Amino acid sequence: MSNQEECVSKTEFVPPLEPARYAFFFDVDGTLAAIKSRPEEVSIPPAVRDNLARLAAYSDGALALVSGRPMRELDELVEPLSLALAGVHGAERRDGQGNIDRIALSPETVRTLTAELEPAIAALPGTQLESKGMAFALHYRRAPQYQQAIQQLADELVARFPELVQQPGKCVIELKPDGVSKGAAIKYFMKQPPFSGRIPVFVGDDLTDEAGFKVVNAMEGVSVKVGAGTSEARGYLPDVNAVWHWLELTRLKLDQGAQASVRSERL
Ligand SMILES: O=P(O)(O)OC[C@H]1O[C@H](O[C@H]2O[C@H](CO)[C@@H](O)[C@H](O)[C@H]2O)[C@H](O)[C@@H](O)[C@@H]1O
Repeated sequence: MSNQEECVSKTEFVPPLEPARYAFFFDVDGTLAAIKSRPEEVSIPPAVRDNLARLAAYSDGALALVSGRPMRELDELVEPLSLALAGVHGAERRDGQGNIDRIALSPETVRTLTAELEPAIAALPGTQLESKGMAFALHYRRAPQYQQAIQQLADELVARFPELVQQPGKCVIELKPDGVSKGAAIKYFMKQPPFSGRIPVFVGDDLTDEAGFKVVNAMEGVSVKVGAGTSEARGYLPDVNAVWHWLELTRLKLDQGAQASVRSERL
């Protein structure tokens, strides 16, 4: 059975329509934003941002972005929204009250890695280094011929820096602090208001999201994989457009429900 067939045979995702009962977690790249050839080309359309804002309001703020991107970029992508965030795969977090915490690598480690990675990546034309402070993404989307060279570089570095582990993704290998995962980030949010006591929903598309799916499944939540590929997720949406459509439908139904309750209050 191909990966695509495995996905299609998964339970179809039914939009949860009672936001008072759910806590929503969304991955960004490949889920809320279409994949582009460079990280800096990505955007989330204004209509999608509006729908996220409405869903966040209907769920009393129990909506977080859980991404490999730094929080600074996540804020820019959903501007003017200010959502709960887990950035860099959970290495930095901003909770529902706006409290921020971050895992840092030692300045010496960051200096050494930067000094080694910059020339190594420059020697592989078309590859791209994304430095995130406590993590580094080694991109090869525009130079797939260097996938093995990038893999070798990552292998060497994690062997020398035991505080780092590899996080493979779509045409990228990331070096992130050990112990950091999207699953841990979702667990953290679910212990505190406004998330606690709700059923978690997590929508994601990539390998880094699998840790989140496991945690959500263990909590009897709703895990949704976007796109083809074997996954722990129990639900499936085919692509980013389907995620946008789901958000639009959910928002429309919520708006209709809100209008109906205003009308019945007036009677
Ligand atoms: O957890 P996510 O929100 O999915 O973030 C994962 C990584 O996404 C970005 O890289 C990926 O998207 C790029 C833009 O479409 C694409 O060019 C690249 O090939 C993908 O790997 C981002 O640049 C990383 O920092 C995130 O960790």
